[in-house]
Amino acid sequence: MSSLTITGVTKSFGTTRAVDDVTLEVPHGSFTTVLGPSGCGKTTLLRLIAGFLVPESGTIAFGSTVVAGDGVRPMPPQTRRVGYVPQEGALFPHLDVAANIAFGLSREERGTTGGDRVAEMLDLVELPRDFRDRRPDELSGGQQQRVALARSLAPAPAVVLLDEPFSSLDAGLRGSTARAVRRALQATHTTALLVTHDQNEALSLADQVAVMRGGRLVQSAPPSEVYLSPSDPQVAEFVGRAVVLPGAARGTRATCALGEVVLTAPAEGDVALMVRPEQVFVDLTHAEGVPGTVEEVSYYGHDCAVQVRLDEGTSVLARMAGVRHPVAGDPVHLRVTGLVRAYRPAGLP
Ligand SMILES: Nc1ncnc2c1ncn2[C@@H]1O[C@H](COP(=O)(O)OP(=O)(O)OP(=O)(O)O)[C@@H](O)[C@H]1O
Repeated sequence: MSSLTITGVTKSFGTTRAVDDVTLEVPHGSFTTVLGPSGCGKTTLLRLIAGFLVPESGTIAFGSTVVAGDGVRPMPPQTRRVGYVPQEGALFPHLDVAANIAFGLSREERGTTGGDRVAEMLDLVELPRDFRDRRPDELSGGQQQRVALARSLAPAPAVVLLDEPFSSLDAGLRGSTARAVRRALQATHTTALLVTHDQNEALSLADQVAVMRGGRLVQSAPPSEVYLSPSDPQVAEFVGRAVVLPGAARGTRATCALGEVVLTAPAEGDVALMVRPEQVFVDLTHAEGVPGTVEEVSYYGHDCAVQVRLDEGTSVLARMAGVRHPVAGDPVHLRVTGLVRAYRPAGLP
């Protein structure tokens, strides 16, 4: 196992810069999710790390070993000690689970410790040991992905790369499979990078979230920082619902359609303010805050989304517990709780 260091890596296809000057550090034994919309370069980045593609500039290093770039001949994929878990269909359909898991082991390992290693890997991914004799088509989609992870971990790789490994699973299976995969990676202290365009998956699984847009890495930080202090309003809207309002800042306070708010950092003059919907407190009983009328309520059980038209005209989304909620037409008052991030508005220096 080792850390993964990507420095200034660029890769183009014709005139498309699929990966554009990306620098990212994945510490030893940690889990990073790469989040971004379709076509932003996530898979290309994984393929560069795996060695299926060669960067035109920049370097990729596993620990202190440079595997691509820096004028060195790129290390071929088979010698990089990378585990790769694709979306689906990774398993050999004609081999049983044991043979699939043992596939990456050397002949000696398979002969001596292969059986133990298969049992160990099944335990690790929380599958019963008697699954070893089953064929992939006798497993559910989630079980197949756990076997695919077991196979990638069996040879103790330096780095494991997962390319949208849960995207073919339904919502329930997706969460439980993802958590099992995270436990297995943590238990083995494996350095891992998982690509996804699912915000919840990216935030809930990782130690670090790397957000990509148009080939560039626009932010890499712990999940709470990416959510609460996104690097720009576009990232804010990509990693969750966001209310972005124009405001006027003076030091650590700013005024906007939601009244006076407290900022995460001092700012001056015109700003764009980013408020998360759960920071907007909907007061049903007291006339404290900014007045408005409920336009629409989407009820999700655990919580609900309340769209409010302020009397001054702005429409704002609030999120509140689903226990006692207003209905369309109700008068309410809104207040902002917690700190608010301010940005220079687009177009201003
Ligand atoms: N082999 C290729 N030849 C030409 N263009 C490519 C090739 N592979 C990727 N691209 C282009 O590079 C860009 C990034 O593609 P990539 O597959 O890395 O995006 P992605 O973020 O993984 O997308 P998705 O989430 O849809 O899988 C896209 O514009 C894509 O069309």
